[in-house]
Amino acid sequence: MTKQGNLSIHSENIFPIIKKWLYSDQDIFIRELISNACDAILKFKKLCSMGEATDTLNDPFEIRVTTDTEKGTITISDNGIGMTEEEIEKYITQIAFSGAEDFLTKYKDKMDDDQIIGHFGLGFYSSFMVSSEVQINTLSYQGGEPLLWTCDGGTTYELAEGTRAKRGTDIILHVTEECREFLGFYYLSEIIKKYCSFMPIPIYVIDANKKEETVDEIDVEEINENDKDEIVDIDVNEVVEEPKEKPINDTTPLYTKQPSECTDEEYKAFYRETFHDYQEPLFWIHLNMDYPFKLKGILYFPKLKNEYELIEGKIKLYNNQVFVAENIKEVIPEFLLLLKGVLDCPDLPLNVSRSFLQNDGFVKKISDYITKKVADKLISLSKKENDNYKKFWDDIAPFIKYGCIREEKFAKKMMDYILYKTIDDQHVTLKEYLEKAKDSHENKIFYVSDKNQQSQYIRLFKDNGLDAVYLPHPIDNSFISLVEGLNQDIKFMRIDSDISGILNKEEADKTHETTLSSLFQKVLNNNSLKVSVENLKSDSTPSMILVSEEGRRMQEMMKTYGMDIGHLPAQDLTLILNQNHPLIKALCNENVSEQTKDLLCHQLYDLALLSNQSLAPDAMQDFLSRSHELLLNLTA
Ligand SMILES: Nc1ncnc2c1ncn2[C@@H]1O[C@H](COP(=O)(O)OP(=O)(O)OP(=O)(O)O)[C@@H](O)[C@H]1O
Repeated sequence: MTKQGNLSIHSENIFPIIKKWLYSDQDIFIRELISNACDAILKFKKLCSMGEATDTLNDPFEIRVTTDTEKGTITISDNGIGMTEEEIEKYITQIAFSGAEDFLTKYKDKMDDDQIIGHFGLGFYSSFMVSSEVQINTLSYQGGEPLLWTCDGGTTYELAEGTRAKRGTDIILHVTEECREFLGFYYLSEIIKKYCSFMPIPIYVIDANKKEETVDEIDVEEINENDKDEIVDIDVNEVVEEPKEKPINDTTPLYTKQPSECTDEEYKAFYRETFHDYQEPLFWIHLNMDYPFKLKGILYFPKLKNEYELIEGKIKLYNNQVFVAENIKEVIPEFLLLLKGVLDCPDLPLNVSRSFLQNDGFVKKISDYITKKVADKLISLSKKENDNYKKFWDDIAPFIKYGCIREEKFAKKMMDYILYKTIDDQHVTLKEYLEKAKDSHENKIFYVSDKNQQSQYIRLFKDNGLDAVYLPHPIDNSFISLVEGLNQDIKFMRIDSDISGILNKEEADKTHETTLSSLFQKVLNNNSLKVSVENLKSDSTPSMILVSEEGRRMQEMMKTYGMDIGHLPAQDLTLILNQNHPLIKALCNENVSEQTKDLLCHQLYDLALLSNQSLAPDAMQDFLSRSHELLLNLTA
């Protein structure tokens, strides 16, 4: 039997167009063909379970992908439902392009890969992206003649008698010269792993050119003298037993199971195998939802290797165990892209286009659901495993804060569970911090942004029994603004800002304040310099600088807009002088010479500035010369 026919294609040049459109995503032909093979098997199993078909073969259901570099072919074989002549006619020659026609009219002028892939599931015909000829060798479960359909990518095909003796289908791709790399066993295996790792039917990849090793091929030279006697009895033609074949995929990935059936060890192993990350994840969330949409998956919170590491997650999206894409921010809330995980949503189309997803209300619901689940898990951890939650906190804080900044709903849910690490290394909530600080600085949260730079202030806080929290991450600036926005009553103040009012000190004797103020203003030639005389508890600090919170924030904001105003203007700084310190006492002593007072003023001001920030280049030069001069005086 040989029959020729025309494909029902109204646009003659469909194949060149397919090739052009899908150029960037050429390897999806493998996903399409293996998915079809998988569907064919699942359909047959379904028919059997409904009593509409009988499995007379009793062979294990499987998909075999064979690459043959010598023949230049890739064959995808399944023992699924197979196709009858009518089905080939209906599903392959007619149906395939019914969608293409509409599509061509609509998108003729917009050759944008992204849209095209999304709107038009190319399925079987994507095989022509890499093949000069495609054959379907099939035998339907309903019996009849085996069939061989052949098409060279033109608009005609040939139908002849096939060679299959058992139910199922082989799709034979005659790979073009330009696409020969797909014939490479390892290359092909990698693509199959990418798309089909979790497909529900075992997939075997076979290298048709790999010679089976027989004993007579073993190099006798290599055999140890002592072993020679032992091989006498061996039948030289006996095939050396191959280790048992292993499918390339995991047909029941962990996320398809019920959370109650999975152990911690299994979750960790699944993480290692899927992401090749040998650092244990901190914890995970197993998503399992049936209504109003189906969604399964596991999201892992990875451990950051160090504070400065670029956080980059990986969320793989699947549709019924078939890989669709990675890191699709329309489905997964952007901040969760910092996590690692797999999500399987059968209700999403296999060929997802970004433009489609952006406008889809259903996708928004998925994204909201995931966000809610993540918040629920964190809250439950905080309530039920508070010690662990505190232990994880430093690692997960950037995710959470980023999430709060990106999604207000998430922020509102999480606000009471955000932890702050104090200078005493305790983790407290905002509520706990404010409660403790109620008497000394109500509704004010003091924070450290740079542990080293602000060490002098930290010591001062500790000496005064005050508490501050660490907020050193670049994300913390935006996070602080967010928390202040959500809680209008509270204010974050950096530890070197307006703190003089909160220090636990006896009222200072202000009699010298005017004298000292005028002295510094005159010596430093700066009339707007603010000077405050305090009675600091610690007498090891003679002077320090306080920076206005508003002024500093303004400066930082301008910096982010590329307008660096350099050092803060004098009106934003306050020089604090500790009246208990001998150096400050010396400044009020009439017996100390004017020259020494001059030197002291300059040096005390520069030292105070230096322990807060860097000096301007000229000021630094002056400071160094003065310091050297002082050292020289010691040797005089
Ligand atoms: N290996 C196979 N065994 C049995 N039938 C098959 C096989 N491959 C394809 N078919 C039939 O051909 C039809 C067309 O396949 P094609 O891949 O073009 O589209 P699809 O799978 O229906 O949708 P999609 O465009 O999303 O892939 C299938 O629906 C199926 O009926």
